[in-house]
Amino acid sequence: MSQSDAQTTTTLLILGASGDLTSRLLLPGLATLLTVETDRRVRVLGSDLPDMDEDAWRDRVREAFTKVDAGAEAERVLGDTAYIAADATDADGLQRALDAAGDGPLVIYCALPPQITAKACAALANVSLPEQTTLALEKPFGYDADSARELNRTLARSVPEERVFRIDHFLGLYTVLNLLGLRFTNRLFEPVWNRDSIESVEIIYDEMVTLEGRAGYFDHAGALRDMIQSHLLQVMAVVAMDPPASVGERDLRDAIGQVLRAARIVDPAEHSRRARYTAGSIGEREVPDYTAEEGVDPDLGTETLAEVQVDIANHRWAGVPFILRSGKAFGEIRKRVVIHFKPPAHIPDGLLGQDTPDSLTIDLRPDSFTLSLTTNGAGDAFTLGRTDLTGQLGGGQLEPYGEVLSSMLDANPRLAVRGDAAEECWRILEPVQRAWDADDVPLEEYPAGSQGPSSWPTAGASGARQS
Ligand SMILES: NC(=O)C1=CN([C@@H]2O[C@H](COP(=O)(O)OP(=O)(O)OC[C@H]3O[C@@H](n4cnc5c(N)ncnc54)[C@H](OP(=O)(O)O)[C@@H]3O)[C@@H](O)[C@H]2O)C=CC1
Ligand SMILES: O=C1O[C@H](COP(=O)(O)O)[C@@H](O)[C@H](O)[C@H]1O
Repeated sequence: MSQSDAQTTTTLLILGASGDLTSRLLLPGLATLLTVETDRRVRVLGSDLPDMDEDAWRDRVREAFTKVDAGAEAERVLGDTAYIAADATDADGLQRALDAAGDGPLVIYCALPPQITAKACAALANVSLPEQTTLALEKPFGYDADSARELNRTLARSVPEERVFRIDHFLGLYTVLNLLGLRFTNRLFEPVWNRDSIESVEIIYDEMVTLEGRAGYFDHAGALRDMIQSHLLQVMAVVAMDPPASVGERDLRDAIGQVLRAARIVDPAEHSRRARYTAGSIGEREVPDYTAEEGVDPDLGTETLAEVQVDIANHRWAGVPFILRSGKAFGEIRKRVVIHFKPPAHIPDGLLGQDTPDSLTIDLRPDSFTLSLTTNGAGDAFTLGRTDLTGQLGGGQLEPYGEVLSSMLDANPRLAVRGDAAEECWRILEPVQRAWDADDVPLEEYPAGSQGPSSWPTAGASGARQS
C-alpha cells in the first residue's frame, strides 16, 4: 500500500450483518487482513433486519477479532463501528445506511440471500451512491444466464463494471494464485501446457462437510451450482488460460473470459454425472440420508456430488477433457488439480517396467504439489519406476476471504469475477441442468463417508474417464 492509501479510511458496509457468512468467513477474514496489513484503515458498518441490534452486532465483531487475536485492531474497529437496522431491499433503508457511511471510499458488501441481493441491487439503482463506491456481491450471481444478464444490467445502473466485485473466494486461494507463478514463470511447464503433452485435467473438490445448517440454500442449489458453476470453473480458467500480458485486472480477466468463452459441455447426457449421499458415517460422525436432513425437500432431487467433462474448443486444448467434480459427505478430503501428461512418443527398447504417465498434482488445501516422474527404480538401472517430487507451497498470509477483501478494499477488481465471465459460467452449465431436469442422467447414490459411488473412479487418483 502507498502512503496515501494508508491514510485513507474505507467504509465497509455489510448488508446481511447477522448472517452465517458474515460471522464465519467475512469478519474473521477482515480481522486477519487488518492484523497483516496494519496500515490499512477500515471502518466497518453492519446492517440487517431489525431483529438484530447494535449490541449483538458489536458482539459478533468482537468475537471474530478475538478469534484471530487481533488485539489493537479489534479495539480500533469496535471503537468506530455502528449498526443500522434496515431492509436492504428498501431504498429508504439503504439511504439511512449510506448516510451513516458518510463520504469517502465505500464498499457495500451484499452478504444476503441471493434473491434478496437481486432486490437490494435494484433498490440501490434508485439511490445516489458516493462516487467511490464498490458493490460486492456473494455467489451465486443469479440462478441462470438470463438472471445473471439481468443482474449485470441492474448493477450497471449503479456503478461501472470495474467497481463491481463478484466474489469467488477460490480466486483468493493461495494455491490458485500460485498457478500464475507456477505456469508462467517456469520454463519447464508452459511449453508443455497444451494438447500436445497433456492427456486430461482433473479439478476436484471433495469435502467431508455435509450441509452444516445450510439446507435452505444448498437444497435449491445442489453441487453443480454451488461449486462447479462458480468456483471450479474459475479454477479451470486459471489452469487453462493463455498467458496474460500482466496480472493487472484487465489482462487477467480478459484471459479468464477468453477461455470460458471457448468452454462447453459437448454431450451433457454422456459428460455429466450426479449423485446424492445416503446414510453413513464420516469418522465418528453418523450422517443421516440426505433426504432426512432438516430443511431438505426430497422432491427436489438435489445432488450432493456433481461431475462434468468440459471441453475447451481452442488451439491449446482441443480434445483435452477437463473433469470438474465436487461432492459433500466424503470419507476423505480431496481438493486438487491433477494434470495428467501424455505418455512419451517412444520408450527406448530395453527400458522396462513402467507405463504410468507423469502427472502434476496441485493440492488446493493444504497447499502442496507433487510432480510424479518416471525414473529408474531402485536396483536394476534399466527397470523404470516412479519418483514423486513433493513440495509445500508455503501457504499465504491470508485466508481466501482476506485476500479477496484486500483487493476489494483497494478497489482493484482483479480477483473479482467479471460480468461476462459470470454469464459464461451459467451458459456452460445450462445444457447439463437441462439434461438433469429431463432425467437424462440418473441420480446415483453413495454412502456418506465413502469416496462417491463405487462405479465412479476414485477422485484425483485416476485418469479422466473415457468419453
Ligand atoms: N455461509 C457460507 O458459508 C457461504 C455463503 N455464501 C453466500 O453468502 C450469502 C449469504 O449467505 P449466508 O450468510 O449463509 O446466509 P444467511 O441467511 O445466514 O444470512 C443472510 C442474512 O441476510 C439477512 N436478510 C434477509 N433479508 C434481508 C433484507 N431484506 N434486508 C436485510 N437483511 C436481510 C438475513 O436475516 P434473517 O436471518 O433475519 O432472514 C440474514 O441475517 C449468500 O449469497 C451465500 O450464497 C458464499 C459462500 C459461503
Ligand atoms: O462457497 C462454498 O465453498 C465451500 C468450500 O470452500 P471452502 O473455502 O470452505 O473450502 C463449500 O463448502 C460451500 O458449499 C460453498 O457454498
